[in-house]
Amino acid sequence: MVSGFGRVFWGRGLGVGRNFRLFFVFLTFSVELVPISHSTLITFPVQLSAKYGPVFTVYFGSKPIVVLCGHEAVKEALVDQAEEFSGRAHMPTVEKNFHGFGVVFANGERWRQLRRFSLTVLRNFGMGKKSIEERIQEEAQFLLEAFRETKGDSEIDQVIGQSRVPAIEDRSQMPYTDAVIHEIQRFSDLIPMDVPHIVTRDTQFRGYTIPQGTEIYPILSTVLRDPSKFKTPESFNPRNFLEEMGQFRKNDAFVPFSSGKRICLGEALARMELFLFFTTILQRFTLKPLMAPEDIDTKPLENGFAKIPPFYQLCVVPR
Ligand code: HEM
Repeated sequence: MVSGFGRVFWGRGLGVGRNFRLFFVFLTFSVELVPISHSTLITFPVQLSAKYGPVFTVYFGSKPIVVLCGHEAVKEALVDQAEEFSGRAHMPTVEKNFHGFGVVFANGERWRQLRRFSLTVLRNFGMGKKSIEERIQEEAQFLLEAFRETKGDSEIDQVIGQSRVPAIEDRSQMPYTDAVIHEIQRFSDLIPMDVPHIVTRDTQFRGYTIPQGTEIYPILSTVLRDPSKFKTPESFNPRNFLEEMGQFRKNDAFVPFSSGKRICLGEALARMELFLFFTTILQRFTLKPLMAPEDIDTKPLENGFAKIPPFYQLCVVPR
């Protein structure tokens, strides 16, 4: 995958025929060789996008990959042409274990059935005797036992207090906490290049024909940092999700779970867990860094398929 980014062809602005297939012939004359390492894997498409625009093609060996950058291009593909862009790319590194089974790597009718089945199971699980919310609340309480006792941040104190465990319906009354959690997910940008897709049929996109089976990389990172959608895309700022008067503001460029037909199947569960764990911990503890917050290095340890956050040391002070 890394060496795959080596040969780069493209040019929206090159003025060649607007047919994807023609590019390969013509563009062998305009090859760029770009050395990259795993630490520059994500900055690489960002740099190319600055030069060639939001949609371009790179070659992984001899395989063309269409890269989509920024909110508009990703939304046009994954949402407006959801069916066409809903295929999953063949990934040799995981194929050995999955053999095309499982929702994430399946395609066609098998994927449709597995996805429907998994969603039903998750929903039924939520409606069971002991709901998902109760299970997460219980887990969060176990987590607390690892630390132990007392108070938290003002919104948590006002809405939840100290006498009961946080519940998911508290979220709508806690816009600041909700904004902080959204900003953590936006800023940490866990899966920067999404899980690769393919187009399920010959597809017309922005005037180009993308042949069936072509791999598509929606660069979620560039959506989560799209300057046209966020006030301060490069810095951590919960105000990215708040109105002037402090109400929570939805943003359709918030895509850590991707979007369209392949959107993360566990989104609702993951968001519930994040809210309940986060509020349960802050209800009981104040988390203090061991150095000035501006000196904390947030650069990920690994920056490839997933961004692995660095290790932090912090003080967990009972409230
Ligand atoms: C913060 C946590 C999570 C993040 C950031 C995340 C993110 C993602 C992303 C980016 C994708 C790829 C979507 C695409 O192909 O465009 C995905 C797919 C998927 N996720 Fe998650 N995920 C999270 C948690 C979970 C959990 C808890 C579950 C299980 C309950 C889950 C199950 C899945 C499945 C089954 C798919 C494949 C969907 C498909 O191909 O149709 N995820 N996730």
